[in-house]
Amino acid sequence: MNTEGNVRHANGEEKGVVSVGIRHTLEWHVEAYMVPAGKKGEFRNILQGIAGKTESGQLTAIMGPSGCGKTTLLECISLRNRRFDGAVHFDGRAPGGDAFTVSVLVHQKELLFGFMTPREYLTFHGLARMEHTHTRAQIDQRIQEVLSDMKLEKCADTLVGGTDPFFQKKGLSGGERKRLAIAYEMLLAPSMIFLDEPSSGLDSVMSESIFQSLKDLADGGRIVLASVHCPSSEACQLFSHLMLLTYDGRVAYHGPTLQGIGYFSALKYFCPEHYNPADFYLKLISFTPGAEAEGEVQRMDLLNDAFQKSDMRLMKPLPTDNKHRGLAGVHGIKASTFTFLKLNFWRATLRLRRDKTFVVLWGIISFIVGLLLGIIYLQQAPASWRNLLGLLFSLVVADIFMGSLGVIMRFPSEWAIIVRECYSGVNAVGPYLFASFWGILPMAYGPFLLVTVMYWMTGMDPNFVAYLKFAGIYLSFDIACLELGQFVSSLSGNPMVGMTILPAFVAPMIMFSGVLYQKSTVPVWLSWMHHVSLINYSFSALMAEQIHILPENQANLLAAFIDLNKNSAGLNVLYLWIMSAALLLLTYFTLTVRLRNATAS
Ligand SMILES: Nc1ncnc2c1ncn2[C@@H]1O[C@H](COP(=O)(O)OP(=O)(O)OP(=O)(O)O)[C@@H](O)[C@H]1O
Repeated sequence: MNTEGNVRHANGEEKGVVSVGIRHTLEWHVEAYMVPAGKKGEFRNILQGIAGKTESGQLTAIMGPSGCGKTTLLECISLRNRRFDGAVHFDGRAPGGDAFTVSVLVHQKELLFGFMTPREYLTFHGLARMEHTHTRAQIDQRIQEVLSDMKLEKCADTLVGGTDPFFQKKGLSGGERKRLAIAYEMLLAPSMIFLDEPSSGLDSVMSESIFQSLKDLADGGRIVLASVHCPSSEACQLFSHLMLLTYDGRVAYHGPTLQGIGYFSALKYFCPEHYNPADFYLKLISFTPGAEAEGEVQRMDLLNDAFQKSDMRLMKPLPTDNKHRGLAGVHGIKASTFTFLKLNFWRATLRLRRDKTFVVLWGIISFIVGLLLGIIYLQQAPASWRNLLGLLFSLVVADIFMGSLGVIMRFPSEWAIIVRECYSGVNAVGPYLFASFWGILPMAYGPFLLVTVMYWMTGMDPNFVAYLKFAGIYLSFDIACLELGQFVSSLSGNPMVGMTILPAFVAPMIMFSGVLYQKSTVPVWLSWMHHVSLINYSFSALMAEQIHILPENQANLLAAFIDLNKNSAGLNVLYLWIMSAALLLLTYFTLTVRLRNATAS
């Protein structure tokens, strides 16, 4: 295991240097953690006076039945969750913001982009975390070391695949996915590693190999704490220390793994011979199904009392200082905006390149819609004002749904990953948003195809410059639709919510397009809606460009009917761009607020 000492953090301060060889200590006392208890205004305490200590070189397992509070405790100790009463001390003092640069938390559920390979993942994280302090050659070398340490070399160039809703190709195995989730957190060789159920969903052989990797990390001089459910007896022996939580969130044991069986024997709880100690512990600290509640609570009381009186207990738990509550955020190292932009753009391009099905399907759908319009209005656009009106209106209505829906399906599914990246300091909202917009821009080839097919089939102005202008207006509108999609999806992390609320934005834009009603009859307090309708601006601009293909009397009639200024194309396009910029800013604002309120779990 490589434990290089030259990995510096963003501030370049000495304390940010990974100090392998120096022994660190981590001590915690979670006195209380309150959660809503169901009834309004009522709370229950799920972690009761949990004090513990660990140091470099120790691999500690936090064990307990489901729902006892393992994840919450791990989040509190790692300070990713700071809503508890108590204290956490690193090397004998309350940590500052640098706590987040020397520690990592690997979540139970790994969230990964299926279209990337482990090497690409590590490159993204490596460049974001280290580019400002290391050369590319050093970063590549570190990536190679991590791939080797986490036994990912043989699948380094295999696509992750799996659970990405848009990229469900078979890829890495469950164990390899877990290893990857640990690997990219290891790039900076953190001194403290917290892992929430790193073996969940894996068979015993896979779990053991993950635990062996954790032991290697601890042997390399790190503090490693992992919540585990019930490891095999072989895996159990890999942990140097255990913390057992009873089902009601109290400590039943905290000490060396080897002394656990002897400790409980002294309390007259004997582990049968040839029995997995983890199973024995888990039965002892769990609520036995069907058993009398009173008896179970008494056992938990007894276990907790015995522990509090034992030599195992820290003689003096940390006094509750709640200093962690003053920590501003959990953001880690920050690269430059340019690095973030470059990386996000690279990743967006990778997605496009790998997601060929989506790219091709998008082109086919756009072609079919263009063809349908072409067939319905075959060389008929100049024939009557009704045709031109119907054609252009159908065109913009079709695109507002196509453009925004395409984004809504995709954007929210990425958000959970982006939140975690922002919390680890390897991404930022602005560059992500900007790059994801430019990354999706090549998809404008779809609308371009649509408008080209429809334009030449329906008999619009055959002048090539007129065609280019028309296509340009349409693409400006399409970009505004993408921005609308991004804004709507930024309101929720769930694509279904996005799709449900989209009509609340699109329907008024259609209603207030200025085409389907007499403007003077609209109540004054609603008349502003006209000015935020993308349909209004795009339809007016497209119509102003093409109305001259109608016979003059019909053109005048139509212009009067829809209240059109024939010279307003340029102004309407300008409004479209202003609307796009406003939507982009709103999206940025919404995502920033949501990031601030999110937790990284
Ligand atoms: N924000 C919350 N609101 C209400 N209850 C909560 C909240 N957070 C945690 N809990 C409750 O606290 C308890 C502990 O949750 P936690 O996820 O920490 O348990 P766990 O031991 O990690 O469970 P598992 O092993 O099943 O993952 C659970 O009963 C859970 O329902």
